[in-house]
Amino acid sequence: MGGSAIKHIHVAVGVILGADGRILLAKRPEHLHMGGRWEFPGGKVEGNESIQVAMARELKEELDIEVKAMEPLIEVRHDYGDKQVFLDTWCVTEFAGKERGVEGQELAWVPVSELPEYHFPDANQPIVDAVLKYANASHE
Ligand SMILES: Nc1nc2c([nH]c(=O)n2[C@H]2C[C@H](O)[C@@H](COP(=O)(O)OP(=O)(O)OP(=O)(O)O)O2)c(=O)[nH]1
Ligand SMILES: [Mg+2]
Repeated sequence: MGGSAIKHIHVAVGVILGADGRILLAKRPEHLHMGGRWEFPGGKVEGNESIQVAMARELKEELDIEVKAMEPLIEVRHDYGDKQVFLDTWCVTEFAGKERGVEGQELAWVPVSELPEYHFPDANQPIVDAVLKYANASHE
């Protein structure tokens, strides 16, 4: 179990890259944990699902898109006090379908340079940093 005494909730987190280099964000419904904040779409890995299967399922459920290719970006463990999360974060580099907020959530395609202006859950700072670094690296 990774040597950790704490049981983290395993979450598939998708940094979805658009054709123009923008990133797809979704607003978390107010009544949920970290409600009202912007997030990278995704959700809890169920049972013994692989991360690939969980990501594909979550992005189909939340956005009605099909993941075609993804690559690992960063693993973030965060303790919210009442809940501990393991954000297993991947860049979704190819998908099919037209995204829509299936659960009524607001969506936004955001240029990477504007990500720091968005209010994310507390655990997300390392993800935002990694996306900035990833975007810079791929433009070299
Ligand atoms: N998807 C996502 N979850 C995040 C991010 N940052 C962050 O702290 N989280 C946390 C919030 C939640 O505690 C957890 C994800 O759970 P969730 O509520 O979205 O799970 P889910 O989509 O499977 O939904 P549910 O039906 O099980 O409630 O991870 C993020 O950027 N994206
Ligand atoms: Mg979710």
